[in-house]
Amino acid sequence: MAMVCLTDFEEYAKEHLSKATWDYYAAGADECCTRDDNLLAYKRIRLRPRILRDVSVSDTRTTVQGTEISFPVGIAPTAFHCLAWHEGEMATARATEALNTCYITSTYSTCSVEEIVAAAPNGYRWFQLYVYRDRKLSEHIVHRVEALGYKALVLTVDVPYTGKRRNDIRNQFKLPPHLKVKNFDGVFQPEAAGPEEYGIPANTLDPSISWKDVYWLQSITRLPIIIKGILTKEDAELAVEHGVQGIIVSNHGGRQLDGGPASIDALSEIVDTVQGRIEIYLDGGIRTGSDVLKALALGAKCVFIGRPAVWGLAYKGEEGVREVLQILNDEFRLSMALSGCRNVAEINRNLIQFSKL
Ligand SMILES: Cc1cc2nc3c(=O)[nH]c(=O)nc-3n(C[C@H](O)[C@H](O)[C@H](O)COP(=O)(O)O)c2cc1C
Ligand SMILES: CCCCCCC(=O)C(=O)O
Repeated sequence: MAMVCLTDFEEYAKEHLSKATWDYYAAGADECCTRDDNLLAYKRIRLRPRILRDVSVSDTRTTVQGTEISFPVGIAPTAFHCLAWHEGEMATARATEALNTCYITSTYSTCSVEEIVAAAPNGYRWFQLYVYRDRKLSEHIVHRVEALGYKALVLTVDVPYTGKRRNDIRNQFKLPPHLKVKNFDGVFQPEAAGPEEYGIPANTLDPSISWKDVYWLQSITRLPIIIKGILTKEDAELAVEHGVQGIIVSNHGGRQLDGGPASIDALSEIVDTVQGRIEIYLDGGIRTGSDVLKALALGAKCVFIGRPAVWGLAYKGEEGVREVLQILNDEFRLSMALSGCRNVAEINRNLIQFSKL
């Protein structure tokens, strides 16, 4: 079967994954309004293409946190890759290494960070951190990933509690016993066991985290800190004031607060407030190369894909994720050329038709 676009991978994954796994990956919170709007919002944005600009040569390279990547699309942190493919996150890491882009490993990976680094030793990686009530657990993983050569910490701030995902409740979704959150295997003591969420002891993440914990994190690491889950200019300003190095504009793929904005709709106010002081990235609803172009035109330095990477894994493991990334790269290059841009530096707000927003 020829895979032509990312939705081909979605259809394949839906057909071949178990219902409970598919539902978990697809889930949005409550009525899924924000999840669905993440995609619809791109379709409301129209481009203003420029012509006769000699696009015979085009260059999709960019940099994130000072490191060059081959094109401005990386992999967002998503949990439990071994549900989609037996090699799980190791396959994802190899694919991103091959395509020379950034892979954000989830706290909830089903391969350990050591296994991931061994699988793709030359890959460019950031680590996504959830803050535990037991700060020693978080501190331990931060030191582990720093020693392993991860290049940044992505602090996810939109999960004080897990969003209400209706099908996961109906399916009583949980990680099957043969799979583990490997980074913490054996770390949760039996006495900590009680109510579970997704087969993981519940109430382990700390809902009391606040801005002062950014200072705490800075005190235990020298890695750049990127805050994931900001949707307003007020919080973007606070992030800059707290000295972080980047922001990922994100609503967690619509899995947390239902009724919040599509991430692309939240981008402009954040870009206007930050005024280039730190890098701004975005995830949520990126499915085509022209979505990438629109996000960059509105000020994102790089975007990240969540579900499409998992669909690629479900299709053919490492090869499937490579195909997903390659298709997005090809589509992005074409959209750039068709709108008169030869390189990412030429992408700017003039490409967006604001009267239609
Ligand atoms: C199945 C699944 C698991 C996720 N797990 C995590 C996670 O462990 N940590 C995190 O910060 N975000 C997690 N996210 C959110 C993603 O990082 C990202 O924000 C979202 O998937 C982007 O939207 P997209 O799927 O439309 O590309 C998860 C998303 C999905 C779909
Ligand atoms: C016990 C909390 C599990 C969260 C799992 C990963 C995640 O962020 C998701 O959206 O799913």
